[in-house]
Amino acid sequence: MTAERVLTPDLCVVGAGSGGLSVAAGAVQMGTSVVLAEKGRMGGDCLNVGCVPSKALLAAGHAAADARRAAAFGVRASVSVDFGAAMAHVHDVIARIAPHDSEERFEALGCTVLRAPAAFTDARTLRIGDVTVRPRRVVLATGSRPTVPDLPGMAEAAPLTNETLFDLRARPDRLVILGGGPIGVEMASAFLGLGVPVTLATRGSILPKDDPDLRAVVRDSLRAAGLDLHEQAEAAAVEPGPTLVLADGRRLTGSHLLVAIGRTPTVAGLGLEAAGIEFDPQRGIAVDARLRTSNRRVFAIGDCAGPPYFTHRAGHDAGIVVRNALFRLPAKARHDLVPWVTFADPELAQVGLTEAAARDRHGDGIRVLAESFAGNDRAQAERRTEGRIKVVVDGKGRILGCGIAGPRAGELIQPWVLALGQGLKIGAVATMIAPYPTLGEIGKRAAGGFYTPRLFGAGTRRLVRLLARLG
Ligand SMILES: Cc1cc2nc3c(=O)[nH]c(=O)nc-3n(C[C@H](O)[C@H](O)[C@H](O)COP(=O)(O)OP(=O)(O)OC[C@H]3O[C@@H](n4cnc5c(N)ncnc54)[C@H](O)[C@@H]3O)c2cc1C
Ligand SMILES: NC(=O)c1ccc[n+]([C@@H]2O[C@H](COP(=O)([O-])OP(=O)(O)OC[C@H]3O[C@@H](n4cnc5c(N)ncnc54)[C@H](O)[C@@H]3O)[C@@H](O)[C@H]2O)c1
Repeated sequence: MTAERVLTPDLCVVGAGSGGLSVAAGAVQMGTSVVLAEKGRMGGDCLNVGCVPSKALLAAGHAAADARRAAAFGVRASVSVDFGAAMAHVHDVIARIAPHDSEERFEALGCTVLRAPAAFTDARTLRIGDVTVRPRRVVLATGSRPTVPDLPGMAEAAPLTNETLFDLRARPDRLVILGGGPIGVEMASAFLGLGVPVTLATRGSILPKDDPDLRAVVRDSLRAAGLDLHEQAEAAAVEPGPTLVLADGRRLTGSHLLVAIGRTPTVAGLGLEAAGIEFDPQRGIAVDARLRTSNRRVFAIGDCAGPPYFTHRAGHDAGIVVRNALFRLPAKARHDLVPWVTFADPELAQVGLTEAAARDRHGDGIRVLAESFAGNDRAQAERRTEGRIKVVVDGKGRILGCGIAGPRAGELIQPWVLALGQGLKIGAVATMIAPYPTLGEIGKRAAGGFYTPRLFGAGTRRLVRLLARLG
């Protein structure tokens, strides 16, 4: 009989996705002994069925859309899309990034990687495959799964989710998407770009978390690209076709159905009850601002601890846990500073409060500084003038939030993330020397708008005239 393998590391990380890998890499390189458990693919959702394949597919769709726009520059291109080749590109991109998240790399860094499901057997002990692990601290980073509604006919229809979408090899004749959040909108943009007819149905409006003026830019652009959009639509059933039946009787038929109505944190099978860890099956593992669970040895980060569901949030959480668990510093997560970007064509980016959220919290004393891409010379040169920026400030010029809908909004939001995080006032952006001609000038111009009423007002004119008289 072989002796049972028992490990007693400083840290056990459960889940080798965006959050778990960041904690494991940081901790092991700071001298901590780390056991890393992964029951599925190294890299988690982001690498295999999330950010990476979706952005690679969007790049293919946008390349085709750019080629179709080339005529405006006097460039004639005839566009034909090889769907199988576009999907091969997606998997090639995953393969190129995979070594960075691989078992080999983490073993080489010094982690012990166990490729098996982990579950608590009591408050201090985990069983991972045939290994018993008794660590000093545990970090749960088990991610989330797509939510599929329990509607008549849904299970029989076996719809696509993000876990199966990127396995498609043949071009769908028509893709019907249920859900108008980031996944639905991004995949509508990608498939439309690739020449696939798309129907999208969603409760309320698309991108409901975003500013209505900004989401309108994305809506107009998707409609112009041919999207058959049904907002204020509640799914009621699925019939063979597949046909999505809406509560008001509308019937939307396609060759494929993609369900993207949100995420459910992965908490099942972890033995959380045995470890005394509080959780809610829908909202995930309960944590405090320091990301501690109700078991003082255990932290939870990323999607398994509920929204917001972003890779950079999981990465931020990882840094907070390293400071708390390794250095015993009382660092707190700042989810209010987590930006988000929907990579449609054009992109929509937001950090901090939208106008509506700022009015709710600060009343009508706020100011909204808006600028259109049409007023930006670079946008004119590139013939991408759709979209706008909205910066929300308080009466003293303190930045409360910024949203941008337009080309490369995901890049343009970054100085605003820095400004908000550092508590900068609007004057810092207004006085920045922005290189000409760049799309980024739109931010400086919006910031300058804070001073326009006073700068060009009667008081300034009087002062300038007075000073002129003084010689
Ligand atoms: C289609 C799509 C596109 C996205 N695009 C973006 C984007 O552009 N930008 C962005 O910021 N975010 C994006 N996201 C969200 C992002 O993918 C997630 O927020 C991120 O992956 C969360 O990281 P995580 O570490 O919490 O979980 P995951 O990356 O999901 O990793 C969790 C890991 O834990 C493992 N695991 C679970 N239970 C156990 C167990 N009991 N034992 C061992 N292992 C276990 C799982 O197998 C998995 O590998 C996207 C998501 C989707 C679905
Ligand atoms: N670019 C990015 O950063 C990115 C990209 C994709 C996904 N993500 C993350 O993954 C999360 C999940 O994305 P998602 O798009 O699946 O979910 P979501 O929760 O963000 O949006 C789901 C949408 O579906 C609608 N909906 C829900 N139930 C419905 C029903 N029965 N009938 C009709 N409509 C219904 C909701 O009103 C909502 O608009 C996102 O919230 C985001 O955090 C991020």
